[in-house]
Amino acid sequence: MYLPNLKIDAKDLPEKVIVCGDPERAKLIAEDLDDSKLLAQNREYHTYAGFYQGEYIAVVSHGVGSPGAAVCFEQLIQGGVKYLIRVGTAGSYQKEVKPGSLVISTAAVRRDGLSSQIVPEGFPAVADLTLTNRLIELSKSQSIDSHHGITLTLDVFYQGAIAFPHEEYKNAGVLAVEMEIASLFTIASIRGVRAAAIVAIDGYADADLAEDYNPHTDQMKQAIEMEKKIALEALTNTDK
Ligand SMILES: O=P(O)(O)O[C@H]1O[C@H](CO)[C@@H](O)[C@H]1O
Ligand SMILES: O=c1cc[nH]c(=O)[nH]1
Repeated sequence: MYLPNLKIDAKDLPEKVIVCGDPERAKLIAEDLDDSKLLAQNREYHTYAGFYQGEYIAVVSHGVGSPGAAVCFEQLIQGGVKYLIRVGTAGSYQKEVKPGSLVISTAAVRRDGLSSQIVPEGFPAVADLTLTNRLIELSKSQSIDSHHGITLTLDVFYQGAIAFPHEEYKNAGVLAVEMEIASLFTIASIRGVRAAAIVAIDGYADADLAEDYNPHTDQMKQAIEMEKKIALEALTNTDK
């Protein structure tokens, strides 16, 4: 089966895939694979595949925002992918979730537009328990501050005429905000595959993003390095 937006043949895809927004991050993650190959590059979708501890794994970038990311997730699943881990970045809602730390999403608030067009209101966006527990265990064994809990998915990055809903989600104990996890979890649930997500915190979400957003610091490089290793480990030996 040919996957038209990814521009790859399903027969080249493994069952286990890491997804991330940034094509440069996909390239960076693929550097940890043995015999890594760029399979295709089309739009924001860059697909690499190679071996990690003997397991065939792909890394695919999905771009920014749920609609484009959903095309990627759906085509990967049509192509036979059974495990997806998003290795992303997010802004923190809680003081103790500090920049440079990691958050593993156990569930996501669906404030995206995509998921409400594919499932009814009230349908939960939840992570796969087994894969998520592996991420949590592996992150505990690393020398990095990590947290797990609910994240929020928005479609908005820069505030418009309507104020961001930061305060209400902060008060509700949401840990962090980003732009694709809810659609990933919703699609994975309705298609019957396993999905999980780990994000590196690039700052406080209620800072002025136009002034303060910088996901390219050394601290972020270290956090991304750590989340990529945790995700790759979590995808290996999944039968255990
Ligand atoms: O770093 P990635 O994985 O792209 O994730 C976050 O960063 C992007 C915004 O800059 C959005 O895609 C958001 O979800
Ligand atoms: O969507 C995002 C991603 C990173 N940081 C944020 O504040 N928001």
